[in-house]
Amino acid sequence: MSDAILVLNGGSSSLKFAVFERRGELPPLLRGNVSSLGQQPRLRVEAAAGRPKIDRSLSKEPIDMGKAFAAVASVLAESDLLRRIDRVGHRIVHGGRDFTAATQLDERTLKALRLLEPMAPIHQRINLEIVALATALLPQAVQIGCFDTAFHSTRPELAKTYGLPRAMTEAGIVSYGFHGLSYSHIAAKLHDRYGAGAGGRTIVAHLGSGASLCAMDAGRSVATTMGFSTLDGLVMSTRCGALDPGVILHLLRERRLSGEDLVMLLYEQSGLLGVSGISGDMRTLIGSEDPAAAQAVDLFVYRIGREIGSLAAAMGGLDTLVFTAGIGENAPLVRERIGAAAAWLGVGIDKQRNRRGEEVVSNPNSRVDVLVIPADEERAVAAEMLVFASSASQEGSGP
Ligand SMILES: Nc1ncnc2c1ncn2[C@@H]1O[C@H](COP(=O)(O)OP(=O)(O)O)[C@@H](O)[C@H]1O
Ligand SMILES: CC(=O)OP(=O)(O)O
Ligand SMILES: [Mg+2]
Repeated sequence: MSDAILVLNGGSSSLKFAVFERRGELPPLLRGNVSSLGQQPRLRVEAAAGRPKIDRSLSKEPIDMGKAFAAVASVLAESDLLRRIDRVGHRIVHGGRDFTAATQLDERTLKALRLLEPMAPIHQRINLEIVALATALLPQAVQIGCFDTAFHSTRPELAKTYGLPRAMTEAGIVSYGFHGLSYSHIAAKLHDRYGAGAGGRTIVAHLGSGASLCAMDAGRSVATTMGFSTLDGLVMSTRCGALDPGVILHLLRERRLSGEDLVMLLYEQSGLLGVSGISGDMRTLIGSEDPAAAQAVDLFVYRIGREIGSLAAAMGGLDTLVFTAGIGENAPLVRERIGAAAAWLGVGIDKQRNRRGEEVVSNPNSRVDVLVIPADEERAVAAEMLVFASSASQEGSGP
């Protein structure tokens, strides 16, 4: 029986996976992740079909994506699901201008996606490596890519354009935006909750290892903090966020850093890790008494507060604020502080609800609904795959 979809989501600090039945509501069959790849990786698998949950350390040392994939492959092999999977969906971080919907991954499309590696250096190569590993594990399955950038392709041209010469814009040096699969899942949840208006003028704060904000009007992206690459916007775990381009010129010309040095500095040694000098993991920083850890958390919150103002301005106001992803879901202190920074927009957080991690954390006087909604990029990928399968079967050409 071939009736299941495997979804693989390689992030900057994790490999998440889920298996769904391939029908309507996408019933989940198995789900888990390998987290903290760059620190002390753990494997977690949710309990399913009479099987107990797994939560164990994989190593005391960082591991690469190949090892994380091997751990997931052995969980799949131990379940009876491997033989049921005939489609594998991949979260691919960069789809560039050409990939704005689920796409079958074959030699031609993979070649085009490889060209985008320099724009997402700590993701795209690894995403494509996962495609190769999944193809080796399930050679009969169709591999399908779903793109983080796609959700933002509907933004107005102004929101995508940089103040660069027109020829550069025409050559594709524009803002693409990322975390779109997470945002599309949140948009679906807001649609369930509020109907067609989807919460009105909404800012979603996807705060994970990578972090960004998305301004959505009635569930559609109108602006976002990441841009051409996954470096822009917020201060992240190891990425710098928005930076005066003059700093890059200075580093190139005066300090003589090479392109590779800059990639390492800006993507892997900056952000919470660089500012604190201690860790890029928010849990560690919150638990630390070192003033440098506190400063890194302060900067994280300060920049989010400023960007919320900018995105609210792009929409002319704010009706709903949503927190999601690792930090957004699990760090009440960070939510409370961001709420305080956005109080001038009418945001009021109920401390008790927030500490308990309820779905609605705003207080009754808040003009803005404040929600915590778990990220589920895997479900967003699976949902796009269903649309892909039905449009392919209508054309009579697809799998
Ligand atoms: N209880 C917690 N308190 C604070 N931060 C947390 C907590 N749990 C997870 N995180 C943060 O979430 C981040 C991982 O988020 P996640 O969305 O899974 O990342 P990614 O998908 O980018 O790999 C970790 O870097 C960690 O800092
Ligand atoms: C785009 C991005 O930064 O993804 P992640 O947060 O999963 O690393
Ligand atoms: Mg992520």
